[in-house]
Amino acid sequence: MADRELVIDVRGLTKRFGDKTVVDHFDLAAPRGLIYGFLGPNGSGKTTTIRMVCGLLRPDAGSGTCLGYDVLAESRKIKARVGYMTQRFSLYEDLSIRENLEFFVRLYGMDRGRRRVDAALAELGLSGRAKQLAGRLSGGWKQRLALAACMIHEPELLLLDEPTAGVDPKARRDFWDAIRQYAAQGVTTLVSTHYMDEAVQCDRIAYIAYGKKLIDAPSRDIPSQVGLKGFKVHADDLDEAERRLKGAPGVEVLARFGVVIHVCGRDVRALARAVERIRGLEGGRADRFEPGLEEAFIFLMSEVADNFNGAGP
Ligand SMILES: Nc1ncnc2c1ncn2[C@@H]1O[C@H](COP(=O)(O)OP(=O)(O)OP(=O)(O)O)[C@@H](O)[C@H]1O
Repeated sequence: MADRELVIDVRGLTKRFGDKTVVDHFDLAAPRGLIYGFLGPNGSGKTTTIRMVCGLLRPDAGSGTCLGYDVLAESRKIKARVGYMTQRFSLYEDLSIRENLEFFVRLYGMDRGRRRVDAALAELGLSGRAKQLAGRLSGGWKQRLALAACMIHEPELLLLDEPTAGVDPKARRDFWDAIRQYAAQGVTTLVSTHYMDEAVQCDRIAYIAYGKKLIDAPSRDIPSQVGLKGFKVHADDLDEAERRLKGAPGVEVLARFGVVIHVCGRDVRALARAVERIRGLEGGRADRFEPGLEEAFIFLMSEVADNFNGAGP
């Protein structure tokens, strides 16, 4: 991949707050149009990393470029060219849909603002409701409008920090359809998330704990990187099967998917011994299977407790 295709290309990004190193020599390379997911426990440094990449926070060490600009010397230029949506991002509820978009047009000092607002309204399918107060929109629509507002200046890079926290799954799907459309147009997206249904939307995933990247791979390779083995367990009394398997040595993931329990772990022998515990149960059966991204996600998100609130690594 030629360097000029990299929208983000940073090395060794480090940030300290007091005596805590919250981001520790972080490298990141993102080609155009990629959707890059950041997973990790609370406090692992995801937000701090995103803020350094987009020029909102100065790193203590490290170097590189974002959108072709130097992350240290040209942070203003970067800031003006990214869309940034945080969990706390909010619209003006007592302004209309149109007024909210106009506000962002002015914020970014854009020419041809009216045309951009009209285009955004048409894209959203909200042209007929432009005068409606933003506060009267449903949660999902508010989210879509907020995204359109972040994208009004047509940035090439979109940074999403837990963008759909507290939004229902249907609204999350609609939101992600929009992200996919932007990606198809060449917008690169960096997203930190705690949700499995968001993680599966990402092309590539970085798993971060204690400010360090522990895994960084295309989403399809994450399960093999984690190295989980799995059994699908069936039984007439699934509750009893779950009780027997829960906490058994070797069981690192236990998740019910409808009428089956997926039990996974990295030590296949220990796992096979654990699965023996369902022997004798009516309808009891255990079949080997290859765990996918969903099981890997559950494993990763349960592995480390909140960072920096507990004892540390
Ligand atoms: N301005 C600051 N001053 C001091 N400490 C900070 C500051 N910003 C972040 N931190 C600390 O740095 C650590 C990493 O925080 P960060 O918000 O980057 O993590 P995160 O992975 O995004 O967490 P979450 O998933 O909860 O959003 C935390 O311990 C946090 O308390």
